[in-house]
Amino acid sequence: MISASSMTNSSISPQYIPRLKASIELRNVTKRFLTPNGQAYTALRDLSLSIAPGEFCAIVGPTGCGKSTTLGLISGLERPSSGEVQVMGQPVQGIDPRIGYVFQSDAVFPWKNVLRNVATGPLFRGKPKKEALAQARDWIARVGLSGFEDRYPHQLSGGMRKRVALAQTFINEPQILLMDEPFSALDVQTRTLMEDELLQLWSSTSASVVFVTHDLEEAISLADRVCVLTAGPATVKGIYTIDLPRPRNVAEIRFEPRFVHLYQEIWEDLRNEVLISYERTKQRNQ
Ligand SMILES: Nc1ncnc2c1ncn2[C@@H]1O[C@H](COP(=O)(O)OP(=O)(O)OP(=O)(O)O)[C@@H](O)[C@H]1O
Repeated sequence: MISASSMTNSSISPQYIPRLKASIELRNVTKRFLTPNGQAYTALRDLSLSIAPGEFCAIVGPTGCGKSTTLGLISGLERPSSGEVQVMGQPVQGIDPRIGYVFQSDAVFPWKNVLRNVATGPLFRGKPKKEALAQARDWIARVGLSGFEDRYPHQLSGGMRKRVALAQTFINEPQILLMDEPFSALDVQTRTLMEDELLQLWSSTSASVVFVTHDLEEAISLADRVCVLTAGPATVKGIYTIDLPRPRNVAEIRFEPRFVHLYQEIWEDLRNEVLISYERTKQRNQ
């Protein structure tokens, strides 16, 4: 059995994890899928991970290792084949309204303008229209889109659409935010701006964030802890505490000696898994 605490890297304070009550807990989770040819494919094996209330945890791992599957289990979109997934101390059973999502592709409604997109959650929950729209205007201002309330998604840049998606998610005050490579389709400059924006929005909430990314720099810049997954079937290879001070400036923190040190340390772990995954793919294609 591999548990998050037994895999914990030396930089974690030994008192840190036991004292915290988890808002997300995966215990010895295995997930198998049935492939089109009828065989079972094990995507996750014996994966244990515990995420504290208000914690920002980034998950990195080789391509196809099982990162999105892990989010799918927390969200309730998928069920574990064995093991247990708990959110706020309860087993996950279906979709949980306390959980918000931001994915790589824009989840905005193309037929709604910015104001209506952002107001979707409160209106859906039955909030009076006037209140919902006022709340939406407030969130639109917080993500720097005041003046664009009447625009439709196709009239916005990729970065602006991402801001709409963030406002649309944060307006629902999620207690857990699942993010699957949310900024990977953006250009480098916009991406950095959005990362800063996300940290600012998150700092005013008490949400736990699980952020999946291929980009180790992004993971270290944003997170309190970085979890490295093994080449599939994924399990936890190592967990690293990112002891960089907050608030962080994402563009500048990458030049800090401590950042570079953490990057080297984590990359050692990640590189081996990336190589294993790469070798497997090469062999399959030969
Ligand atoms: N519904 C499914 N049926 C069969 N296999 C699946 C299913 N969903 C995922 N898989 C397989 O499980 C493995 C893990 O997929 P997953 O999408 O979780 O990986 P990932 O780490 O998020 O990938 P990437 O880094 O490319 O985004 C992959 O081999 C994938 O093909």
